Order: sequence, then C-alpha cells, then structure tokens
Amino acid sequence: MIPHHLISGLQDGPPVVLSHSLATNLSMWDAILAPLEQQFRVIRYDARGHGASSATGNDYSLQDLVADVTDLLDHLAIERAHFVGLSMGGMVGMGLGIDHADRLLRLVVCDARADAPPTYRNAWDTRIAAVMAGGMAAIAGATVDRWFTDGFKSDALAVARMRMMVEATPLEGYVGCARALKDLDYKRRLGAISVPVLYLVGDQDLGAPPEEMRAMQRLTPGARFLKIAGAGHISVVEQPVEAGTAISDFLSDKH
Ligand SMILES: O=C(O)CC1=CCC(=O)O1
Repeated sequence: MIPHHLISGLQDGPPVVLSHSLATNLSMWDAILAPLEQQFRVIRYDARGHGASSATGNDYSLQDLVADVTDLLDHLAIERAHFVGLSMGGMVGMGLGIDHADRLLRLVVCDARADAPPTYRNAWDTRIAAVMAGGMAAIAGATVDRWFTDGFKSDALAVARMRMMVEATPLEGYVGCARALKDLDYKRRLGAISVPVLYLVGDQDLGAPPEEMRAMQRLTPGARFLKIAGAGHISVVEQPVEAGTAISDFLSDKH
C-alpha cells in the first residue's frame, strides 16, 4: 500500500522519511520540519489507517507497516533514505534496519521500545477493548496524559491540539496498528542493524523508558543514545529545538 505522504524541503537533497506515532498523523512533525527542510528532501507519511492513509481492515502486522515504507520508497524511486520514526514509527524504523538495511542511509529511533513484555501486551488489549466500546474519545484523555510532562500539560491549547489529533484517528487504524504492536519483538535482533543509528528519548518518557532505550543502544552495533531533557513520549513535540537539532546533526553526520 502506498501511504498518503507530503514532500517538502530541498528537491535534490538527501531524502529523509518521517514516521509518526500511533494515534497521531504526519502533522506530528510540524515543529521540527524547518531545520530538516533546509538540508533534506523531507517525506512525511500517514501510517496505515491514520490521517489520510487508507485502512485496510483492522488487523495489521509490523511487517505490513514496514512494507508500506518500502512501497513508498519504490513509488518515489528512492533507493535509500534516512528514516526518523517516533514510537510506532521508531518500531517501523527498527524493522527496516533489521530486514531492509539496503533501503536506509541513517536511522533515528525516537521514544520507542523494541519488545512487548506481557504488561505491555495487556495494556494494548485494554485500549483496543476501550476504543471498540467507546471510540477514540474513550482513550484520548488518558493517552495525552501519559504522553506529556506536567510542564507541557500546563499549556491547555497544546494539550487540546494533541487530544484532537488522537480523537481524529480512525478507529480501524488505531486498532489495526495496536494489534501489530502487540507482536513487537525486535530487541533480540538489534545486533543485525548495520546502518548508523541514533536512539533519542525524552527523559520522562513512560512509554519507552530511557533505561530501556539505553539497553537497545548497547545491543545495536555503534549506535548512539541521547536523552532530551524536559520531554515525555512525544519528544519532538515537547522539545522541538533540541530534538530537531539532534536529528538533523545526526543525519548530516555532524556528530
Ligand atoms: O501510546 C503510548 O503510550 C505508547 C505508544 C506505543 C506506540 C506508540 O506510538 O505510542
């Protein structure tokens, strides 16, 4: 499936694909677009069943989500691209790094874990049941509460914007992707990633705790690790300057 996508930035620059989290859409990247657009050809896409991308049923696998990216690269005739993914997008990035390294230049994994322990799988079952019964509104408040720090949550407008994004997510897309995440099992295969990787995480991330991502870095050959101060799970929204600079510096191999 070719996902809905937008292209901006330098027409002839190195391509970078941006992949958002569960229950958001490609506008999640808005705050860090400007620095990336100065150096790269930026390709943002909506994940399957999110934003303007079609939902084909409500039961996807991580391989489906990874294949959507290779289909997009094929469609755009791009052999290799940088890839930046956050949470679910970061999981897709690890899948690409493990199984399709020949399509990647550099990989940034933001705020994502690499495995699904039983508590995590149970949480997805609970959320899937809640949205099936009450729609996205049933989980929107708790989701935004879990994602952000108290500092961010004192900005009512910013919180309302994120909540609207969660509520606007098509039910099928949320359920389909949540089912895919239940099978997340990349941790034991991180050693196979052969492209340069940066793991970036908000220091107050509850969904992908910094110590978990530090462990992922140790398992990935040559990978780097960076903690963003004053950020929770959606670090690029909470601290766009720090996160955006770290990402563009890493992709342009500045350090
Ligand atoms: O919703 C959460 O708290 C954590 C999460 C897992 C995948 C994703 O994109 O967000």
